[in-house]
This record gives sequence, C-alpha cells and structure tokens, in this order.
Amino acid sequence: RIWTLRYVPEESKDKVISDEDVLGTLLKVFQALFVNDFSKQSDILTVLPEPVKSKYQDLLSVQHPRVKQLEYRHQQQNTFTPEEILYKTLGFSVARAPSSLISAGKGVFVTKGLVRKGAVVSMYPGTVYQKYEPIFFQSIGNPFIFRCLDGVLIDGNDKGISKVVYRSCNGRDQLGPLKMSDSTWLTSEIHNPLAIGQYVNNCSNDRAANVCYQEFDVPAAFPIELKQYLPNIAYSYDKQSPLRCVILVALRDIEQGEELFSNYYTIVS
Ligand SMILES: C[S@@+](CC[C@H](N)C(=O)[O-])C[C@H]1O[C@@H](n2cnc3c(N)ncnc32)[C@H](O)[C@@H]1O
Repeated sequence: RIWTLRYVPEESKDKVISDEDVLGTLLKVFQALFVNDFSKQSDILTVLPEPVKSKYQDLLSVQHPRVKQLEYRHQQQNTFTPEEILYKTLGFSVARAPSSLISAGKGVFVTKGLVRKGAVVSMYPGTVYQKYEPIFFQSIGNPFIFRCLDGVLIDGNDKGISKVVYRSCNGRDQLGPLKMSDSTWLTSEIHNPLAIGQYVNNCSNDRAANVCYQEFDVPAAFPIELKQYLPNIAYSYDKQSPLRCVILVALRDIEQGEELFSNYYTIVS
C-alpha cells in the first residue's frame, strides 16, 4: 500500500530558514500587493487605525510621486498584475504549467528571474485540520493533502468538497470588510501569486528536489490588513492558536524555466 502522507525523518526536522526570514518575505510581498491594489482597499482602510492608514499613504506617494492620492484612488485598474508584483519584490515569478514529466499533470515553474537558495518560493494553500478533526470525505482520492510534522493536515485541493469547505470557513471568519484569508487560489484570478505550492510535483531519481516544505505559524502581531493574502484557514474557528501555513523554500539557486520539485517522503509499506 502506498501512503501519500508525508513522512519526515527526525533528523530533517530543522528549519531551512528562520521564521523571521519567512515573515519578512511574506510581509514584503503582501504589502506590495496591498499597495498595488489600493484603489480597491478603501473599505478596509476606513476600519484601520490612523497610523496604519498614513503608513500606506506614505508608501503610495513614494511609488506614485506625481499622482495625487485621490486621483489614484479613483483609478479602477491595478498598476501591475500579482505576478509582476512578485517579480518586482522578490526578483522572480512562479506559475503553473504542464509538468516537464510525462503524465504528471501540472507543475510549478520559475517563469521569470532567479530564485536564490533559501528564498521563499511558494506557499501551500488550503484548509488546516487539527489531527482530531474529521477529514475523511475530503480526503478520499485527494492527492493534495499535506501532513505537517505534528499531524496537522492541510487540504490544498481546489475542487469539489474541499473547495466548498474552504469557502465556507473563509466566509465564517470574515470581520466586516476584513478578510482573514485569501480564497482566490480557488479561482483563475489569484491575488497571492505564491499560493500555488500544492501543484509542486514530487522529485524522482533523475529530478532531484530543489525545494522543501517548511511550516510557519502566523504570529499574533501579523498586520490585520494583510491577512487577506494568507491562503490558509482553520477548519474549526479557534481564536487561541496561531494559523498554520506551509511555505516552500529553495534548496539551491533555481533558474528561469526550471520546474520545482519537492520530496513528498512517500512511505511504502
Ligand atoms: C499534489 S499533486 C501535484 C499536482 C499535480 N501534478 C496536478 O496537476 O494536479 C500530486 C499528484 O501529482 C502527480 N505527480 C506528482 N509528482 C509526480 C511525479 N514525479 N511523477 C508522476 N506524477 C507525479 C501524481 O498524480 C500525484 O498524485
């Protein structure tokens, strides 16, 4: 019997990069996405405290010095696509395309730029289940279930019952105009361009892993206005424990055109 759950040996539990580095990268990308999408964020801005509001107005005036903020607000179009924002902030972009492996479906590729060793290259989106929570029906024939070291499961399937469950949790947790997570990874118009990590294919003998998974618990101080870009949500609403995210880290420099491969740690028993 082949288990698709991930198995990680004790000795490889160490994180490849620090939580501070992960947080720094996510904040950098999310903030750039937020500023780029400023014209559509007016409902959110009205509920934010004054210092936060003026921080973004300052950021905006640095990026668009000659455009008055009011005029900018009236523009309905984004200046850049999310992929372009990713390229501008991290120096690379990633996207899904037919895998370079035969009959492996889609995979994830570096479409532009260079990914440096140790960079956060992607996020694993999906509903987060504690190990005692029921996932049976969502897990039948589902190749997108990721198992964390502590037994927490993330369902990154963007179809069927998994999609319905994610959407319902997302609606439940919304606070007025403030979204606590991103559900656009379930659509063709993804707001967070990193949220495609569930499509990364497994390494093989001739295709070594060039990325690895790393867990990241969102700290309590995470800016509330940027939570709309987090592609994970808890199956059960829980105010106490932090949201679990999983990110993918580059194990070496990865060039434009290369496909990403991770190690699923498949157990054959
Ligand atoms: C998490 S999904 C990855 C995305 C998938 N390629 C797709 O297009 O939906 C895992 C599934 O991808 C396929 N896959 C992943 N790595 C593979 C490989 N090295 N060779 C063949 N198929 C692979 C298998 O069907 C596996 O069940």
